[in-house]
Amino acid sequence: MPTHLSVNVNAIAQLRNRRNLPWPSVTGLARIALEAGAAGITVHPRPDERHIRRHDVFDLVALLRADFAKAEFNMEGYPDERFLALCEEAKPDQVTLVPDDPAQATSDHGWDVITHAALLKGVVARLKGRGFRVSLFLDADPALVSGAKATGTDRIELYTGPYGHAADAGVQAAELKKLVATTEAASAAGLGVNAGHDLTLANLPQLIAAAPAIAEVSIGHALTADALTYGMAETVRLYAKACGA
Ligand SMILES: CC(=O)[C@@H](O)[C@H](O)COP(=O)(O)O
Ligand SMILES: NCC(=O)COP(=O)(O)O
Repeated sequence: MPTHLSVNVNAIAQLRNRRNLPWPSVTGLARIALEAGAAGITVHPRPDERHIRRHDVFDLVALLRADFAKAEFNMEGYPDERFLALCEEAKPDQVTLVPDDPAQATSDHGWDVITHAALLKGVVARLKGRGFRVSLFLDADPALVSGAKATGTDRIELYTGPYGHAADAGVQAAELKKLVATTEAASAAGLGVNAGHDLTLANLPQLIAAAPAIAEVSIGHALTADALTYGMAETVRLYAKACGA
């Protein structure tokens, strides 16, 4: 099975939110991503709505359900009552539970599955009872897999930040080893494996080759940056033409 690409549209929403204007369009760019072959869309609606706003969640669900029946909607977040109620209303295909503090700039660690075992068991059961697949954001450490399995989760999402932003090749190779070992331990335990954070065109092929069992990667920051890079020349041509060139 090829690894599915879920496009995270947080960064597109963050750019839109600079002004009180409807562009760039989150649903418009999600449509382009899905038409280009993305298997799904990911959002991480944070409590301060710095990027994804409540209406984006419902606009994206409407788009997916109307025009992309096979594509999946993945919602990431900390499982407080606000987030859980939003999931229950939006009905995503997958919910990824992330241990983020509301003030956090971005996700930077996975769950302590032992300390938070009771919380996670309750939330996983609640979400699975609604028919959603559940995934737990986890650091790359095979020792964490049995605790994750005990929560009842369907999948884990490997936190790939330390691999993705490693500046040193030796450090990156060591991080890759941990990701592979955790993927293998999770697969052996019957858990599905997703991965995400700071994945790029440069570091993705090596990860997929080393851990082909990864079912899904969610990518936002680098993919959005690359979309600007690859789209800039054509856009400038269009604006130059509009200037009469
Ligand atoms: C859970 C995760 O890995 C994150 O990558 C997250 O979805 C990104 O959030 P921000 O876009 O707010 O940095
Ligand atoms: N779950 C990771 C994700 O959705 C996107 O992370 P990033 O590519 O924005 O770092």
